[in-house]
Amino acid sequence: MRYAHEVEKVRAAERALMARLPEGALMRRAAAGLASVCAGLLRSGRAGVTGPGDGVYGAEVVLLVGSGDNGGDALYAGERLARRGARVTAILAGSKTHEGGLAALRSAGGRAVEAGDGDRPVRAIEAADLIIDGMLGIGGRGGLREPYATLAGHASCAIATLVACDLPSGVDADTGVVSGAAVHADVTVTFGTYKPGLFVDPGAEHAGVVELVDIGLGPYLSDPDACLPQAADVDLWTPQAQRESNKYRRGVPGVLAGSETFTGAAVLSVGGAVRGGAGMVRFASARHSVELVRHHWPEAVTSVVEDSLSGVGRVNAWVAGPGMGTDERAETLLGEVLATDLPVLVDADGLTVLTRRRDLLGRSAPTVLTPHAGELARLLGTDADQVEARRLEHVRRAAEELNATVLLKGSTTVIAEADRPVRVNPTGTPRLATAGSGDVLSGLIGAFLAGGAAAIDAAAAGAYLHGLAGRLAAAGPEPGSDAEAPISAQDVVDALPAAFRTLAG
Ligand SMILES: NC(=O)C1=CN([C@@H]2O[C@H](COP(=O)(O)OP(=O)(O)OC[C@H]3O[C@@H](n4cnc5c(N)ncnc54)[C@H](O)[C@@H]3O)[C@@H](O)[C@H]2O)[C@@H](O)CC1
Ligand SMILES: Nc1ncnc2c1ncn2[C@@H]1O[C@H](COP(=O)(O)OP(=O)(O)O)[C@@H](O)[C@H]1O
Ligand SMILES: [K+]
Repeated sequence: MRYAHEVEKVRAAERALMARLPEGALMRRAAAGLASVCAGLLRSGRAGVTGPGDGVYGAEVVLLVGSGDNGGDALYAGERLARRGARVTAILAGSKTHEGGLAALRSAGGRAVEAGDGDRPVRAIEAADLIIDGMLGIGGRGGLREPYATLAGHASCAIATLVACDLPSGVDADTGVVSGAAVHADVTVTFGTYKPGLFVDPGAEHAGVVELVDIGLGPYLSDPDACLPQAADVDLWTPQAQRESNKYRRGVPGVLAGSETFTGAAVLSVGGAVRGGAGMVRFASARHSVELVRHHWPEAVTSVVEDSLSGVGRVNAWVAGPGMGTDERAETLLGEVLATDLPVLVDADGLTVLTRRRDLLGRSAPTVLTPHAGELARLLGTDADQVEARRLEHVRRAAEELNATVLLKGSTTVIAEADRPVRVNPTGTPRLATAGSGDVLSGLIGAFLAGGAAAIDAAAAGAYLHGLAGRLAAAGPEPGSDAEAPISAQDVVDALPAAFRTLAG
């Protein structure tokens, strides 16, 4: 698991640690880590320098230097690279410059130019092998002002490898929100702890590959605000098939989905549950959906239901909502499911019903809601643009107000439960934005809930494997290829076994 802390907690930890260290020691640690990552990039040839030598000697390095400590870090890192023979040019963009850092860079042979000094800054950026973005770190607020915005644009278009110091300038550290211009980095070297804005789009997308440099903050940091699960975590959260398993022990999810008119959602949700490792899946719906599910998934045990689930048989968890409609019948059946003391996942139409029946959420058993931004906006009485723009804030609010584990789908899927760090899903591809892929996710999480996983673990594991299956389906049989193809929701179902197999590797 990777943990992230908001700015306020980073600053508090830095203050506590700095009180025990000589002046400037922390900045020097950060700069040493940054310089070491940059040297590695130059050495590996990723930053454009080829031929004999260590890649640092003779390399053209440009520093974009802002007025705060982020600029200080960049200057001290530049000093280290200059001492190893790099030709370092600092572009001074702030209203003031970190004096110690600038003096150190000059003493190592580095040069400085003002951002407003004609075309010299642009020429330096164009000639660079590597650029360090030291304009703004955790002190950044709102959209980039000039000259930062223009420099961010030039640097993001340059052929040089662009390395962000702590955080790409223009990305909000706590939320990942980008308002206007921002640095689009290849690599971000972040200090002490990850920042939530590095996990969530658009911030995550601007950060590129993120490297964490340990500066000793660990013991001084309080509880994390967000976390990014890794394969090993997901492996722990997915119920394992034990030797002594039988189909009942592995858990039986009940899927209440589809209707006379809508059948596809039911087929896909059952598909997610079957491929999610459920020992057996019970499916309850209107006749037409039941017929189709039997056809596609003969392994599911089906029941035609009207306005009661009494004949369905025993299940360990319910998935309710995909394609079930929003009429009175749907409301009655959803009410019956939520009145049980079993874990319940509500998706799609079920969420629309909850918008008018919030009272159904007054239960003590685990409840997982899996809305996209539009569905969450309706549940919270706001609009979808607001939810999209501030995903972390809205998912946290939803978990508190709706008494549930809430998984908000979208370009970065985020999962919240009261009093816990938000889990941010690291997998996925925009190719998943295809009709029905959300239905697959609901069944997959349902299988984990039935297998006994805690609500937040089931949701996070489901999002991870679903996103990975989407990537594998889009990439096709050529491992390592960047070429992707459009996919259908059924392709995601079919790629789930391959996604599970990566966990064992
Ligand atoms: N505090 C510490 O102990 C450490 C801090 N470190 C570095 O210090 C950084 C934080 O330094 P600061 O607190 O000086 O903050 P920053 O260097 O991130 O930026 C602060 C300056 O940027 C200006 N600014 C804010 N938003 C702007 C915008 N949208 N457009 C243009 N200008 C804007 C502010 O007016 C202020 O002058 C960290 O990100 C990290 O890089 C590291 O050296 C590690 C130790
Ligand atoms: N831009 C995107 N990048 C990555 N994943 C996305 C993006 N947009 C949507 N998704 C994913 O695609 C799935 C779509 O689900 P959903 O909105 O419920 O659609 P449907 O109801 O058609 O299945 C979700 O898993 C969501 O996280
Ligand atoms: K920066």
